[in-house]
Amino acid sequence: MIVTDIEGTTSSISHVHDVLFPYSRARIPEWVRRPEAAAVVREVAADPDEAAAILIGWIDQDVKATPLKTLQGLIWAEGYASGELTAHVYDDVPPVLRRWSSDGVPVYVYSSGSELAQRLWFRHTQHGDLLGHFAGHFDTVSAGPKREVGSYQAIAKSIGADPAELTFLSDVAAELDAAEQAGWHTVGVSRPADGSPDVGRHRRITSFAELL
Ligand SMILES: CSCCC(=O)C(=O)COP(=O)(O)O
Ligand SMILES: [Mg+2]
Repeated sequence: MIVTDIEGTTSSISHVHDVLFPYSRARIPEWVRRPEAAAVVREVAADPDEAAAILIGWIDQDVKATPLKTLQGLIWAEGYASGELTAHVYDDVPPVLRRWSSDGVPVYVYSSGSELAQRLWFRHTQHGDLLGHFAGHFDTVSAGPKREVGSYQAIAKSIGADPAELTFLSDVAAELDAAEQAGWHTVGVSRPADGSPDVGRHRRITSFAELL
């Protein structure tokens, strides 16, 4: 069974930072006053303007804070619905997803982006709707932070899998270390277009094509 990260793994970091983050950043001052955002905004601060300043600060520092990720999912939903946003997925990913689907290999997503944001992402890619290739989704609400061993233990329990049956794909060495400590297999995805990040001593690939 496969569990994959999104940003830097299936998809480019620059798309997240140059397209998605500015889209949500520009809309936060208006969104913090919307009734559908009230619960998540209250988790940040009692005053909406104060909450907006904190949320924007988190975007600028790329803090993977759960209330920010929840709110971004809601904001991006409008962008996908209007056609303003299309998610990026590297060209080498869809053929591998199709192969795993035809071989009956279950594939899950584990990202700091909310489960809503993940579903929207794979439903609206430049390759079309890829969501059907995934068996399930995990985020920091359902599993916990990505650098903690307990998050990978929680995912294995939720899937009902032995840790040794699971392989985690990520561009971040600290995430791979945590998965490995939970007894998972790991593959470091070091994409040249994302600056070839150092994935430590984990098996290193530069394209999903190497997984076929
Ligand atoms: C669909 S998630 C959008 C990107 C995002 O907000 C994010 O934090 C991605 O983090 P990842 O854990 O996928 O590296
Ligand atoms: Mg990543």
